[in-house]
Amino acid sequence: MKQYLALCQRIVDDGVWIENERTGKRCLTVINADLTYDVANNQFPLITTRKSFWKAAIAELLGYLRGYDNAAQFRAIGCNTWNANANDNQAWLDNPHRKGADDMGRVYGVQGRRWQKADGTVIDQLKKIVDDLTKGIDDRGEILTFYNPGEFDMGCLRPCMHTHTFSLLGDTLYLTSAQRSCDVPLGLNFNQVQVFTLLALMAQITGNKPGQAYHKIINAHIYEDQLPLMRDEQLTRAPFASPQLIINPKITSLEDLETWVTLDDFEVVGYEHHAPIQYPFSV
Ligand SMILES: Nc1nc(=O)c2c([nH]1)NC[C@@H]1CN(c3ccc(C(=O)N[C@@H](CCC(=O)O)C(=O)O)cc3)CN21
Ligand SMILES: O=c1ccn([C@H]2C[C@H](O)[C@@H](COP(=O)(O)O)O2)c(=O)[nH]1
Repeated sequence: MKQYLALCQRIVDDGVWIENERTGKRCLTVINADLTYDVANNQFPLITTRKSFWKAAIAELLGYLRGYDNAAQFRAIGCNTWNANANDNQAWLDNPHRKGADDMGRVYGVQGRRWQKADGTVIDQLKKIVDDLTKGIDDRGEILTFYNPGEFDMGCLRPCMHTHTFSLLGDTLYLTSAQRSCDVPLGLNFNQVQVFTLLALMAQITGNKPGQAYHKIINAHIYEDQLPLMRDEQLTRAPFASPQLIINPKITSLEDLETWVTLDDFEVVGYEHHAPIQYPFSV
């Protein structure tokens, strides 16, 4: 939690105002942030200086792992975060690749589970990684990447947290996640939860122990309409200790994640937090 607040303070103190053409807003921006989450000791990096809707963040991750491409699928598992990008962005509404209401196009999970090859066949990146890690193999290329420049025009948004690299040292699993662009008040709140949970889940289903998760962010920003709430409200609050994430131990395979897992299989214990803050969202 302290590293999150330190990043927010750094943006407030040292950030540079940058015009963003896509949203038409200015962002106070810094380059490069490295966050570490202690998954081995279950220090769940949930924001405590406001109420965090962690279940929606885990639902979003579950949707990516299942290869979802439609905001209605995300809503059905308890996540509303894709409604706006799928349905309210004029450039995407005008895009001939959009297949109708709620379609997100070829983003995130589509690339992770069904990366299209030139010969028409597909690559399931996630399954290859799970199979290797289950056998104790780390070929130094256990990489799940959603970043497919050849298909950016076929999706509603380029992936932000785009590449997850898994590493095995003995039977301890590590994760390094790379993010090109980060909405620190809204998105990072979710992304921290997702990096932690992805390592915890992958360790559990491959029979390994979780180690540390490393989260590398390139462009970290606060939108101009979020700044007063962050600077004058959230940053004045004292953080509480980290809660713990409890995952149903019956989840033991990728197929479990794909078929029966719901948000009821995740529980957070010891979550003390301040009052909610509603940050403006930029489409
Ligand atoms: N500008 C922007 N910021 C983002 O963080 C973001 C995007 N766009 N587009 C794609 C996804 C969607 N994400 C989102 C979208 C909405 C919330 C959000 O509204 N969060 C609220 C309430 C969540 C809830 O009630 O479930 C929050 O207070 O955290 C968070 C992340 C993250 N990404
Ligand atoms: O997981 C996510 C997804 C998105 N974001 C934020 C980062 C930016 O504010 C926008 C994306 O805009 P681009 O113009 O494509 O950079 O969404 C996030 O923080 N986390």
